[in-house]
This record gives sequence, C-alpha cells and structure tokens, in this order.
Amino acid sequence: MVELSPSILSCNFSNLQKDLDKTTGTDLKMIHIDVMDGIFVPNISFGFKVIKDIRDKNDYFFDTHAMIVEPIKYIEEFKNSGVDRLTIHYEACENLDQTIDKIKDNDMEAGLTFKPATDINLIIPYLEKIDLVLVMSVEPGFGGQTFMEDSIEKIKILRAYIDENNLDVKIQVDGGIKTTNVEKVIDAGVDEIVSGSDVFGKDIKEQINKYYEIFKQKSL
Ligand SMILES: O=C(CO)[C@H](O)[C@H](O)COP(=O)(O)O
Ligand SMILES: [Fe+2]
Repeated sequence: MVELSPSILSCNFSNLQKDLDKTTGTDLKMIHIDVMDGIFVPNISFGFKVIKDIRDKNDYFFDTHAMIVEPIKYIEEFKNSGVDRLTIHYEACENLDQTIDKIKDNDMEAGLTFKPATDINLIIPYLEKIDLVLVMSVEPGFGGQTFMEDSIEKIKILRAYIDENNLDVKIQVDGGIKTTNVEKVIDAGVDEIVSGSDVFGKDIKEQINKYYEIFKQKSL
C-alpha cells in the first residue's frame, strides 16, 4: 500500500510537537523533514537541533529531504540527529556516487531527487544503488505550491524502469499533493506521497485519515 510522508515544513514551529501529537492514532509511519540551506534553494528551514529534539519524542521513520549544497559534509550529523533516510539532490553533489555510498556507510537509506528541469535520464543510472527516488512536483524551496502535471510522466517512466529491471527502489512524489489530486500520482505508480500544506495546514488528523482512506481504496 501507498504510504504518506507529511512534511513538517507546514507545521507551526512554535508548536511543532503539538502538531506532531495530532498525528497519533492514525496509520502514519513516517514524517518528511525538509532541510533547506538558503543556497541550494532560496529559503532556510531548520537544522539538526530541531530534528534531534523531535527524534526524542517521535517514533516515526524520519524521511529527510536535504535541499542543501554538498550534503556529503553533513551525513554524520544527519545520522546523529536520528534520520532514517536521507534524500539528496542530484544537482547539489559534486560526487554523487561517493555521497550515496557515505549515506549507506552511515546506516541510513539513500534517496535521490532532482529538480523539475533536470533530465530524468541522468537519474536512471543511479537507481541500482539507491533506496528511493523522489520526483519533485514543484520547484524545491517552499510549501504550498501548485503540482506540476509533467511529474506524472516522470513517475510512469521510473515505475516502468524499476519494474522491468526488478529493482528494489521506492518512488516518492513531493510538492502540491492534495487529497483531491493524489489519485493520479498513485495511478502513475508512486509508493510514497509527501504532502505538507494539505496535512499540517488543515485538520491534521482528519487529513491523514482521508489520505489513508484513499490509499486503502486504491489498494483493493
Ligand atoms: O520539499 C518541499 C518543498 O521544497 C516540501 O516537501 C513540499 O513542498 C511539501 O509542501 P506542499 O505539500 O505544501 O507542496
Ligand atoms: Fe520535501
């Protein structure tokens, strides 16, 4: 079944744990943690201290999306903060193979993502060595943007390649997903859905339950 990874970027940071507490009693298994450095993307979110502090209070799988230049420099810190999977940007790494290897050496799952304008054919060769490929369906940097329709085709290409080659790689989509458009990305073949403003910007528990209702219907 498809899983939801709600982005805490849309939480109220003055009440972060209060927002996370509202997810209890749902089917949720992971949360999406967007780290931005103000250089790779034109926005700054939060860093290791925040991740560490919520790690102490939440058992969720920490699905972390690093929108930072040269994440290789910070891999140990992500690990020490309690990150379970580190997804890095193709465009942000001078040596991508080395960066992926270092994530795995630090006992985290490795995810790879790419900006909407990046040619998907540049990503395909790395599918053999990663655990997750993330299709960005908005320009990275901000929550609350509109879903880019051409992401559907990218998901379909990745789904076909992964299935044809029997690869053990999950497909995630991030940006502009709502309960009203989630079905089409599921139909295209995603395994995980990131949603920020449509979860933490609304009635949190109700929205998570709505997503899981849709996922269950789709898996019948
Ligand atoms: O990576 C991101 C932005 O760069 C966020 O994960 C994403 O935008 C989620 O927010 P929303 O669902 O509101 O689009
Ligand atoms: Fe993200």
